[in-house]
Amino acid sequence: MNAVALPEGDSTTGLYLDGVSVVFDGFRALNNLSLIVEPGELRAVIGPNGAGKTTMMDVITGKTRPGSGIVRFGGRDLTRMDEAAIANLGIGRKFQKPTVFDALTVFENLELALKAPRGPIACLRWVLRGEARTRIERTMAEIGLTERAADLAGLLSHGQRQWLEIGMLLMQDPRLLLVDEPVAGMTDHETEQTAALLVGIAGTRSVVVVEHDLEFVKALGSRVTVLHEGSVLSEGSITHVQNDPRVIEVYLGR
Ligand SMILES: Nc1ncnc2c1ncn2[C@@H]1O[C@H](COP(=O)(O)OP(=O)(O)OP(=O)(O)O)[C@@H](O)[C@H]1O
Repeated sequence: MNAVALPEGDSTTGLYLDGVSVVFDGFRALNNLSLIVEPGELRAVIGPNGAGKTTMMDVITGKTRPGSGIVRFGGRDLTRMDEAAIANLGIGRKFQKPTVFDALTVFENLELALKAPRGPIACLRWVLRGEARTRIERTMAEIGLTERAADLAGLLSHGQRQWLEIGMLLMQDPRLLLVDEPVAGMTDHETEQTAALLVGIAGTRSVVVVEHDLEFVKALGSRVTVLHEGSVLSEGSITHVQNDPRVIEVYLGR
């Protein structure tokens, strides 16, 4: 019955894309894209401008509907769900530009994220049981901002604001975190710390990071997927993809 050739892997766990295509006015932004990210896996996605990285994220979060193909998370068909339902499933996305509230403290930003949708009754229970504070404190430690708890977000460095936003997503207890160019504009030290943060976050959640900075991608030490013209050009360790002649030709050798 199913004519689509499935890649190796389990479509009932993790993130599962098979034969996904998106066409904008006759232009194929995604072209038969297949990708599997296991539960708890950290995956870096790289590729030249226009390769389809953002469109891939948009398809996963339900912002863009694919014209064809399978998109599943934990076995659920994401193409049948709207953006809110996909977010409720535990898929969080961090855009490049942080959207933290500058006039609130680090603690208050995290508290606000806890109260945001994702089951109001569940959130209320947290607060009533007094577990909210513990949860916020755990997240502040994870993102390295414990010392800044009472400081306004507006006083944080660019890198710290990015971590705070990641922390706000963690408050939602995501099962999959999509992170778009997290280290653009960061210092080298902040970049290293961000790699360590994302490595720490993965393990209990899947994390997909789109990034152009190859030093950062190396520091992640994860499997790397190279997109080109809307499909996977190469996949493997950073060493594998860096030595792939096709990757050198279309991306690295520019
Ligand atoms: N809404 C749209 N309408 C028409 N074309 C679009 C639309 N969104 C994306 N595209 C085109 O689809 C292609 C893929 O874009 P996409 O933003 O996914 O690439 P990308 O890999 O994220 O690139 P970058 O590294 O520059 O962010 C591009 O050529 C882009 O111009």
